[in-house]
Amino acid sequence: MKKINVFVVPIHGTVLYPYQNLKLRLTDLQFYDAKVNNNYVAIIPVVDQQIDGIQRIQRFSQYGTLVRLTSEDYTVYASNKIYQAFSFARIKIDSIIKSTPYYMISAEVLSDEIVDEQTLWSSQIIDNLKGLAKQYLEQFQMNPSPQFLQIIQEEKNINKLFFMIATNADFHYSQKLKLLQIDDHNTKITLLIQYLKTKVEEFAQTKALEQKVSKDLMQQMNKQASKTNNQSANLPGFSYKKQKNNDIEKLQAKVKEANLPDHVREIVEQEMQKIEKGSMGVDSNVTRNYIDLILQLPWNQQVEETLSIEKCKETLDADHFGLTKVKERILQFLAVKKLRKERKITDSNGQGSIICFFGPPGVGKTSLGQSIAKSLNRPFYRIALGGVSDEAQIRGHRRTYVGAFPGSLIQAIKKVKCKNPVILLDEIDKLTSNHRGDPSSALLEVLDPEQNSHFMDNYLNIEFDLSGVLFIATANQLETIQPALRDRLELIEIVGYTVKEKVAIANNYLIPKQLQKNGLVNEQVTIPQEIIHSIIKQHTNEAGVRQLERVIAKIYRNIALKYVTDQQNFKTIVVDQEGLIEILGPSMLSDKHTTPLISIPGVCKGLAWTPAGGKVLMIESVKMEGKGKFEITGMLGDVMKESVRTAIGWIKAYWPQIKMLSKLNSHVNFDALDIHIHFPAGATPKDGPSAGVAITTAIVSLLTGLKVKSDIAMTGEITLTGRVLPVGGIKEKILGAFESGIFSVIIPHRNKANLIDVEAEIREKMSIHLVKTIDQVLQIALEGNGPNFKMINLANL
Ligand SMILES: Nc1ncnc2c1ncn2[C@@H]1O[C@H](COP(=O)(O)OP(=O)(O)OP(=O)(O)O)[C@@H](O)[C@H]1O
Repeated sequence: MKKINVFVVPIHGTVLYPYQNLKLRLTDLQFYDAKVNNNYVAIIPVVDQQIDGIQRIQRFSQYGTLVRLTSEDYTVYASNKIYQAFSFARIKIDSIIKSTPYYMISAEVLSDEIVDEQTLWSSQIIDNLKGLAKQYLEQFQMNPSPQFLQIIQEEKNINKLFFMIATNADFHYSQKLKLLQIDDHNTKITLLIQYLKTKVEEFAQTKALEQKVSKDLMQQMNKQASKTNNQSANLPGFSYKKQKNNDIEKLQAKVKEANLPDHVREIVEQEMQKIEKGSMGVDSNVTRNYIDLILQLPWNQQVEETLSIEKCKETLDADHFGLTKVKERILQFLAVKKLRKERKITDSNGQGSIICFFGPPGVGKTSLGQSIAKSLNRPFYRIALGGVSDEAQIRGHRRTYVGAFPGSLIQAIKKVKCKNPVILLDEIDKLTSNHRGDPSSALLEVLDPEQNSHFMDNYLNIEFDLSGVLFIATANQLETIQPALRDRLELIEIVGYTVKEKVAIANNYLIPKQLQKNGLVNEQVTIPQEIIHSIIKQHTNEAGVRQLERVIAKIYRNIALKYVTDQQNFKTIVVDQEGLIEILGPSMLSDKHTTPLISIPGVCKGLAWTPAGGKVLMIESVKMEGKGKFEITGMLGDVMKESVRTAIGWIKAYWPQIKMLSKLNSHVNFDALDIHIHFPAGATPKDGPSAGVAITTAIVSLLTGLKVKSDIAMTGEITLTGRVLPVGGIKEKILGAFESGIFSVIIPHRNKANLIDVEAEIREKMSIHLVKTIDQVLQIALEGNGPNFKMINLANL
């Protein structure tokens, strides 16, 4: 048996089996060196105490999977990469050889190869397993691909077959873990067959119940219908049968008139026959609804597109202030589209054919989509994907389900009545997946130009051509978009607005728009510039302008009411501070210019990105006698907790130099010291690696007694060797500092290019320090002996 020492990637709530190609995201790259580890990692499930019958070591399942990284896919952050990988063997943990700051295990690589499979299993057992798997997949995966079913059917290696089925089955976590932990081939195949059988039986029972409910409902409705029928029949000149025939005739006429493709007409005629033969029960209603949907779909209708780049530019400029770069990217995208269309080029390989606007809420992502539709003269439809976790919401339910309906795409097409609308897939980053399928994969098919001309909705059950649709996606963040889906997207970032930009948007766009919406004219109301500033600074808290628009609308509604109630005595209203408070109430936000300028050792200001814009984030640390522990509070995510560990790791490693440079006389014994680090606003969750430099600075300040300058804030990720790595959201963070009255910031040198996004006027008022290493941060940020912090080992990094 081969033994291996390997780096652990813990996983939660799921199990990875061998023989899988996968994309693996590694977040611990400051600790993981692919070369040293021969590109191996161990994927080990974390098992909580409630799950019985699972062999474990500490908090881990004793069994896991050995994975080899085959190539690097792309970098999310510097220490956060996605790899192509292959899982190729089960492993059994012997012991945990390291647990901090990351886990390493010593494990035995298990060989699951079966020497002579013929002697172990009769073909009957294998056929039984394959048959059950097929039945199960057809029932639960709604539409398993025929290729996949064929692969299962033809797989000769029983071990591969076992893992393939276990991977694709939606078993309970504890069952999945058990299947991973069994070494004996007979036992594991028997258990898999047993799990599949239970699932298939459960399905049959649910189905029977559904049919019974449906039958009872049908009987009730039939009873009701014949009751109405009898009552109506007593009325002179009224015949129920006649009405039924009339309905059918009307439907037949509609079908005749409809401009349906031949294959669709055939299906409709078959369904019509069912109605003609059948009673007026539930089934008949289902069929009618189905025919209605088919008749309402625009099988051949297209609107004529006017793709003129000048017109698009005009519309985008008329609807949106600024966003020069974004508009330019949109025009480039449309220009390429126009050329490809003219030259009839279709070989897109699915790459970058869908535009995706990403950025904080309220910056105009949706309204840019609307403007694009307007300028192309195509109808616009928005599909909200936030929280969608069921594939059926995209692809529809089969008609056999009670209460089935078509998916959101077919509903959108029905609504816009043409085959080539602009469809906005809003919040594509908020899709989740569960046992009912993965909506991201369904979308993947929808967005692939090579597949979407044959899009199949489960309810409609007839292919519909979606290739004429222009899809636009929006997202607040990129990390949660499924990687394969993200590959399809042409990403266009929209960053938050400065106060000056918000004022211009309010004056030129939001005020005229809301005046008109609320039936007012300029002469009736004026909002002076200083009041617009007050609204932005004291009554809204956002990177975009959505709240600002709401506040303006609220003011106008108030004034409209005043005008309507007393038109004769109404005089032009100039909104002042008192009027503002009367309408909006007192400001709930603390004045942004009051970031406390505290300067005590252990306190440092970081810069954070939030959906509401950049914020100054105070970091506090204290020390006390103890046993070398450190505590972190303030609702931090895992990545941020790791930043704290990295900071402490670096400080301990470089302590002799830090002590010397800070001219510290007293002795610091880390083993007899507890450190507590707190991130105030403890109820707000915080995460990400970008507080690394601020955390390190706070702790160095705490231990050396040198204060951090009170008027400086910083952002940057650190590595264990003291390098400062780039981070996201630079524009928002610098604006956040500026608006909080902090005019000196430290940012990673590798973020220099992002400074171009910050308005020149603000850049000039600030001193922005670009740093490559943590000692440069300490030189700039620490008072007293801070400027001495030139560390020899970091100079060459
Ligand atoms: N640059 C701009 N110029 C004019 N109006 C703007 C601009 N940016 C945003 N708006 C307006 O702000 C409002 C909110 O914008 P929108 O709904 O498009 O935001 P969003 O980015 O899609 O937000 P979310 O992520 O929450 O969906 C809209 O009325 C929009 O017209």
